[in-house]
Amino acid sequence: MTESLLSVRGLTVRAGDAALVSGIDLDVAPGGRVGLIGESGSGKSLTSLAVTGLLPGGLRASGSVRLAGVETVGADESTLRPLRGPVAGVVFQEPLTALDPLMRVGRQIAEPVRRHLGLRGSALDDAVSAALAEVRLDEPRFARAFPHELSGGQRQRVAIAIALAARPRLLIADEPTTALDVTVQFEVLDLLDRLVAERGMGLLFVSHDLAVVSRMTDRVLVLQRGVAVEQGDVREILRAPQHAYTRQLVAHARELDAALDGASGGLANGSEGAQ
Ligand SMILES: Nc1ncnc2c1ncn2[C@@H]1O[C@H](COP(=O)(O)OP(=O)(O)OP(=O)(O)O)[C@@H](O)[C@H]1O
Repeated sequence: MTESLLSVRGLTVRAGDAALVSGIDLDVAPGGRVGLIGESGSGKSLTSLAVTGLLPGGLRASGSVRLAGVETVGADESTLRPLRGPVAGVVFQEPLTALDPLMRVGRQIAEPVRRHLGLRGSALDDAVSAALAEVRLDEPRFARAFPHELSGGQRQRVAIAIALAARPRLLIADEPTTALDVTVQFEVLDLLDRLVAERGMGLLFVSHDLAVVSRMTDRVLVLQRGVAVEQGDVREILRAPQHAYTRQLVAHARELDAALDGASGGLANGSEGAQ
């Protein structure tokens, strides 16, 4: 069996005595793609934040999370910092949270490239241009722009370029297209799909949208109120959901699919379903 890039065992997240996430087990192999799905408040974000030790203050993780073999539960910043970037890059729902409003885009991409890859001078400039071209922002004006001068989709492309700058082996994407309008969602999902495939990265993809998850991932874990009620091959789960909650999610996604385009059961092949 391929060694896990990410191995989560019995992950529990508590606020005081209340368990917000309970006993999660999941694995992402190198190059593997796993989706976390569930309705709002089901614990998807807390699960993904716990992986890189980014839980908000007041919340406590227990269990085990091994990222490239390193335990992150209970780890201190000096252990976690080297993992963020080269091992796991993170893209959040709202690109502005990842961007500095006062810094030009080119400099924001240059910073992690310099820090993690050690590039300087013209080699650094070339790497920034290449990073922007990779997310299809190759006009020179983009490097000089401030975040507020870009559209939401362009900002998310910049956030992706920053997350990928350190060449992570795992990309954690938490609702990366939810804040974007539908056409732009497609472009950004296509981009993520292509970059993850080209670089052979593992992907942990968080979404409340089953069609989007089925398009982006191979395996899925279904969360309800912080508990994994089902997990397995995404197409198998779409074809024959076992748990009542998953059946409900699949039924809702199919209704939406039908209402949007009246089309031919596109969920299983993802791209039609995501419309
Ligand atoms: N800092 C916190 N303190 C206390 N409870 C929290 C905190 N952050 C989140 N929660 C609670 O934990 C539960 C899981 O939250 P989480 O953000 O993981 O949900 P989610 O599935 O990602 O939802 P959404 O799709 O709306 O982002 C929710 O009930 C939420 O209210």
